[in-house]
Amino acid sequence: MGDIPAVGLSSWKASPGKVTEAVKEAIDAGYRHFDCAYFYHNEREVGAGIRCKIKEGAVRREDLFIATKLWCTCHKKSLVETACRRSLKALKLNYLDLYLIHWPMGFKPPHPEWIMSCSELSFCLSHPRVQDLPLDESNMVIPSDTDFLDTWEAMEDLVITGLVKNIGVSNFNHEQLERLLNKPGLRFKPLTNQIECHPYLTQKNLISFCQSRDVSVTAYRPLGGSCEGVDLIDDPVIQRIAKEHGKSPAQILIRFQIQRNVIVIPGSITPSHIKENIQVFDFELTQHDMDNILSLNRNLRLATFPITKNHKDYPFHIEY
Ligand SMILES: NC(=O)C1=CN([C@@H]2O[C@H](COP(=O)(O)OP(=O)(O)OC[C@H]3O[C@@H](n4cnc5c(N)ncnc54)[C@H](OP(=O)(O)O)[C@@H]3O)[C@@H](O)[C@H]2O)C=CC1
Ligand SMILES: O=C1CO[C@H](CO)[C@@H](O)[C@@H]1O
Repeated sequence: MGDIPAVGLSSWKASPGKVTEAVKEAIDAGYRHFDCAYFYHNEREVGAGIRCKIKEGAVRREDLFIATKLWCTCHKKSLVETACRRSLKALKLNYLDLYLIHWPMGFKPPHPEWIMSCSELSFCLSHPRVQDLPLDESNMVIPSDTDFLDTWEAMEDLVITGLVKNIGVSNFNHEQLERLLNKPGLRFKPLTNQIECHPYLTQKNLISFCQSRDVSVTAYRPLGGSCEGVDLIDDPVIQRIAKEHGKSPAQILIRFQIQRNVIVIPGSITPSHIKENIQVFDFELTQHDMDNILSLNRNLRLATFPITKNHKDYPFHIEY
């Protein structure tokens, strides 16, 4: 089991055309951890950036930590390896450092013919969303009859076959994680639980739970995301602490996670932000700063994924 570099570049919403350049910038700025997902439909462009820098000699594959995620339509055991190989093919890699179950919920899989044709990458990329979010007449997601414990067995097989070095989960609540950790015959523990986390959703309980079980936590949306009317960067407490340290608000939000031993994956396609977001190892927040930031918590969840609320494994019906 390997360690995850503390700061990674995430690629959600990084549109094809922009993300390759962002990855190249990031490698030059010192990033070694990249967070991807099949669902983001830009693995091919992330892979192009990585390959370019390896070819240039700026970095070696073994210095990088590349993570991607299994989408919910591929939870059936027989689909997990196909999905993983599809991501590897898009990224043009022969192994992943980390493969995550993106959500604990399985969705109705696409038609078998479609899955087969996914080896045709161009087809797959031109038909992204409809098949990813199968909806019923009320526009709610159609579940599969899968159980994430079975999906996990297929994830473990990927470690055995060498396609992935580590496996983990994302968006699991503490009961789901506990159930996974207590699974009879568990071969590999999840390396991390990737969850939404920022000062308005501090996740104190879930982080203590994960860390007490030796499962690391990775914070997504650490800057509060790019939309939905929430502006953490403008929060007066964050602004004040930033001024006091001569740092930017984003750097405070990132450093806050690092000091809680939480891995953090800010998203950016802007070169100056990419550089800024990794320059967070030359200062330290005081305990008073940390307490002030923690006191901003309002349990405000941005990624609620409302079309999945009726799913048996919807993770956010319980407090943490
Ligand atoms: N596992 C899961 O289910 C989920 C995972 N994620 C992951 O987490 C990642 C991060 O989440 P995301 O929603 O992008 O949210 P973030 O909190 O990382 O915010 C990204 C936004 O902040 C802006 N930004 C980045 N750096 C700075 C800076 N230094 N100063 C000012 N603005 C800045 C970016 O704009 P710009 O590009 O111009 O810098 C972008 O608009 C995703 O990319 C994804 O990989 C997200 C949601 C769910
Ligand atoms: O990774 C992701 C990006 O954000 C989406 C919308 O909240 C999520 O559904 C998805 O899991």
